[in-house]
Amino acid sequence: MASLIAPSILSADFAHLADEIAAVTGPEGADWLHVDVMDNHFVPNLTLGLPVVQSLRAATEVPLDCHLMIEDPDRWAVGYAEAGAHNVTVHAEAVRDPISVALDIKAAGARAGLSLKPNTPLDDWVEALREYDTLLVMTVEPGFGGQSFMPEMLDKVRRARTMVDTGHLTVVVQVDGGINADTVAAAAEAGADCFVAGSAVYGAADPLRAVAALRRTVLQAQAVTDPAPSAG
Ligand SMILES: O=C(CO)[C@H](O)[C@H](O)COP(=O)(O)O
Repeated sequence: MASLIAPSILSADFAHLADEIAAVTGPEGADWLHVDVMDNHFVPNLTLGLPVVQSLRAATEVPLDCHLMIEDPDRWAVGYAEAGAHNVTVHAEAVRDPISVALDIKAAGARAGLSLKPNTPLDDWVEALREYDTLLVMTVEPGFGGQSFMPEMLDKVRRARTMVDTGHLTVVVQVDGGINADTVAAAAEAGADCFVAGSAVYGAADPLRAVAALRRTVLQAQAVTDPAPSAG
């Protein structure tokens, strides 16, 4: 299992994004930078798009993890890969041709991710997930930061972990929504590999220390549930 920490810039100060990214960059800093793209159609919120991602790509070496909460990902996903995103995640509830989109994202040089909203069953997407590199299990209803973690999503994480451990899937299991010092251990114990945290990082006095503290908690939880050495 990996123990990747991905701060979400959704909770950062958009007027000073380069500084906010620098604030979570360093040896114990962000493994991925989570970028929430919202179009005010798929979710009731509007954030940023491709031009901002292109600027972020030039501003940091931290791999960009673009989470597309948009109505037409089939049209836009490849553009984010071409803009230099490390991981491009589309929503199962919005994508029309999940296999082609995954293949196109990967052909453009990025990892392909598929996200499931809380009410979307994992079983319906296992076949499609064979073409994906990342499974994003939403632990809140997508659209806003600062919401409470939904512990009822942990069963979906456990089942995804079992599918990975038994070779049915080869994905990084990512969780997003309400991840903080109180909830991250449960997500790690359930089998998550990558942990998105917005308000818990950018709401902290020292975002870099908050990232390091989350990783320590993850490694401790993984050491209990998976005695085999964790891959950072
Ligand atoms: O996808 C998202 C919202 O749709 C955000 O990435 C997520 O909510 C992170 O923020 P927080 O850690 O504050 O919940």
